[in-house]
Amino acid sequence: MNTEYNSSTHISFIGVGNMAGAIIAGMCRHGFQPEQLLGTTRSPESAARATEAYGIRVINDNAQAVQYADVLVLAVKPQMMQDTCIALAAKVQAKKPLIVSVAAGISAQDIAHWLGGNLAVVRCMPNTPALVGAGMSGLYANAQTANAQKALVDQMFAAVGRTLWVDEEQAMHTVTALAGSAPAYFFRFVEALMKAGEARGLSSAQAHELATYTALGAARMMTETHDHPTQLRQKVTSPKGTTEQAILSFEREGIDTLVEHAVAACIGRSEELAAQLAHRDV
Ligand SMILES: NC(=O)C1=CN([C@@H]2O[C@H](COP(=O)(O)OP(=O)(O)OC[C@H]3O[C@@H](n4cnc5c(N)ncnc54)[C@H](OP(=O)(O)O)[C@@H]3O)[C@@H](O)[C@H]2O)C=CC1
Ligand SMILES: O=C(O)[C@@H]1CCC=N1
Repeated sequence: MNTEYNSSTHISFIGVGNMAGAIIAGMCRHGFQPEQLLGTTRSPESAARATEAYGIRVINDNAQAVQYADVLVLAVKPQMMQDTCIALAAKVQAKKPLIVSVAAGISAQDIAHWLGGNLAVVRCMPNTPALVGAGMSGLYANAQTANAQKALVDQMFAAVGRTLWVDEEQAMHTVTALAGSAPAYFFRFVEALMKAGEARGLSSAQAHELATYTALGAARMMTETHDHPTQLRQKVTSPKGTTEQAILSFEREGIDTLVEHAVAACIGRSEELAAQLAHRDV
């Protein structure tokens, strides 16, 4: 394949749900042409819904999507990956597109094997903030992937946020816990903060505005200043002031342990999926 990205590089998405939808919407807002993207879902109804939502052509014919693809993005649930890949192996071997999988847990080796073997496979763990161009994607490429192919995938995901490559595939479990799944942790924290505000008489709209824009401001300070989160926290926390009491409360309740356990549980599930779905003879 031509590894030089240009506006005629064809990118097919097998599965256009929450994650692929966020990536597609972000890509279209950041320089990719809807005409160079094609998606698939399982039914004409969901294909029509996805077309309406994301403004690209979505069909329910995976084989046609492979034929179209220079880059084939696999974005179905991990449990669907084996059957979906096996059904496409012959077409993929005929076309040899660059494979990109966003599925949690599943190894590059298994994906290549299910698709007939000897393929360049990049695993990507993106997150849904890609929808607003603020995604954070961790990436790993197998040995068959050329540097130019890595550059192409980097360009795709850099269009929807930041990218970070890891050399060891094992690290993708931790990437999932710190990027792929992590937006949900912050959303959950904001839900709790809103609930506490509402319990004290704020309207839901007031609590939402206060909590979400504070989260945005804090995130921007962490990414746009050179200060470490610890320094930023210290600047808010006046000695004997109000913040100090809140932080002391978090410490007493064991915030580090709480987060450590959540990250361990996330990694555990990613490893479990990898083991459950690993390479079965086909
Ligand atoms: N959601 C997230 O935040 C993240 C998800 N991921 C990974 O992304 C992948 C998708 O997750 P998510 O988007 O949340 O899942 P969704 O359930 O939202 O989307 C799954 C999509 O796959 C389609 N699909 C299912 N089976 C097939 C098939 N055989 N052929 C074509 N399309 C099919 C579905 O179509 P239909 O609507 O017709 O059923 C749907 O469009 C997973 O592997 C997950 O691990 C990675 C990082 C973050
Ligand atoms: O929860 C999940 O399994 C997917 C993978 C990372 C984020 N969502």
